[in-house]
Amino acid sequence: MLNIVIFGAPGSGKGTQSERIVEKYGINHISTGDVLRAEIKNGTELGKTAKGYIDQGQLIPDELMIDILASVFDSFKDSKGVIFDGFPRTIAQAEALKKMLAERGQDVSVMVDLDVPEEELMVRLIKRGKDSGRADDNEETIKKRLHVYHSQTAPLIDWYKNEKKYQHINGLGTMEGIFAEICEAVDKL
Ligand SMILES: Nc1ncnc2c1ncn2[C@@H]1O[C@H](COP(=O)(O)OP(=O)(O)O)[C@@H](O)[C@H]1O
Ligand SMILES: [Mg+2]
Repeated sequence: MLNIVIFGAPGSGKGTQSERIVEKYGINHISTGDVLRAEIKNGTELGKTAKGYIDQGQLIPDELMIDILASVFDSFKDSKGVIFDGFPRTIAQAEALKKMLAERGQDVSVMVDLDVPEEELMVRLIKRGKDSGRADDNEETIKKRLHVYHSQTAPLIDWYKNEKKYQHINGLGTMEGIFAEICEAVDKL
């Protein structure tokens, strides 16, 4: 099983690259952000809870995210692997993911870190907000999300280095060029 964690700040290209990876390697995609946005759209209880956090640029509590993740993961049948997009976002979530996979006889194969400078992230997210109307892509919420990324999510870089799963990717460049770099790393596994 090929279990890829795609990692990076908001706007680093996780969603964009995940689509290509899913197509090439035939694995399943779990975007926790997409799952939550769908729940919000459908007006479910989970969606109502999630909306409060998302509108504030905050993370959803770990226990809730972990439950959602395990249930989506277990819904895949005859899976060749999964790309985790937007999860884990905290060290507690990384530990929970490791445990969840270990209980199923699996592990993370690689953590791909899309490294993009802050100025470029701002430009991309403001543009995404205009094009797609994503509610949390406004300047104020973006700033909060980048702060949350630096304080709660970036520590995962050292955590995955310690696990010997870390792969740095320069996330600045064409989408095709970045994808080629990711494939080179994945094909070496
Ligand atoms: N290599 C790239 N160069 C320029 N813009 C990009 C690149 N990759 C993604 N984008 C754009 O940046 C925005 C954020 O990308 P996305 O994949 O949604 O990031 P994430 O899922 O990490 O938040 C999107 O509008 C996307 O079209
Ligand atoms: Mg995304």
